[in-house]
Amino acid sequence: MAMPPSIETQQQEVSGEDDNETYSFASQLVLGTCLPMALQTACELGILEIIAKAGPGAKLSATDIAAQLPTKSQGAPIMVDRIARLLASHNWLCCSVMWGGNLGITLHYITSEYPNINGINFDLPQVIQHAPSYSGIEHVASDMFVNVPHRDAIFLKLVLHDWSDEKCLRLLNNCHKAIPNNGKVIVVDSVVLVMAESTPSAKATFLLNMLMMTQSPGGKERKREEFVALATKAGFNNVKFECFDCD
Ligand SMILES: C[S@@+](CC[C@H](N)C(=O)[O-])C[C@H]1O[C@@H](n2cnc3c(N)ncnc32)[C@H](O)[C@@H]1O
Repeated sequence: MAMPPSIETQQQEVSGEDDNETYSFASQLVLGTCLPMALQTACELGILEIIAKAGPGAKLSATDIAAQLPTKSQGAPIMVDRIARLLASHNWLCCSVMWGGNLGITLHYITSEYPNINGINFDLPQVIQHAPSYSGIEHVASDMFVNVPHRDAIFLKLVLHDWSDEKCLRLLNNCHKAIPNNGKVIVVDSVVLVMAESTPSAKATFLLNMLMMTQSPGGKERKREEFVALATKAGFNNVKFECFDCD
């Protein structure tokens, strides 16, 4: 008779499964509170009624919906778009809406793996003062919107999504000035899908997008073309999407 798999075997099987899917599910657990908040907001604003009133098969853009809300905020269509994508990715909204440095830990992982890299960990003074020292890493305290230290490559992980397009442009301009002609700016952020798919990674991105909307004024996850537009405006001419860790 076959024995049930031991705990170790089960763990190996789980960790051997698709790590990205596991990561996406974990993100959904962490960010899960955004979903009921988005639903409540949609109900309180009457977004669902507006869609229902338009009738079956109606094609409403986020701008069409926002125009029927009492608010006059210019950002309303984008917020409606983000709420609708999240609800649609959970099949709660079946609609035809058209979608219009910290402490140096990450850098430490990189320099531990590649000791030939000398890294600068760059953040605000109030953060840098708590950063532990690591060999091969210099901590520099400054404001990235004022200037960025000159280096061959600049790594921005979960930074752009905190900021509006205007701020990102200022930062990317500073990065462009800070690297040589063959230098690189490596951005690690989520990419929002054009359609509201219901895959675990799409759900995790829509949840994160919702979190940014509530926690970081102007901050947002971006679509591919939005990244390209920002990078191009900042003077970069060779934009590549290299790795899709959560697909
Ligand atoms: C979301 S965290 C990302 C941290 C790190 N890249 C990571 O992935 O763990 C954003 C970081 O940007 C820093 N930051 C915010 N405004 C800044 C500024 N004006 N200049 C430099 N760093 C800034 C924050 O202190 C924070 O550590």
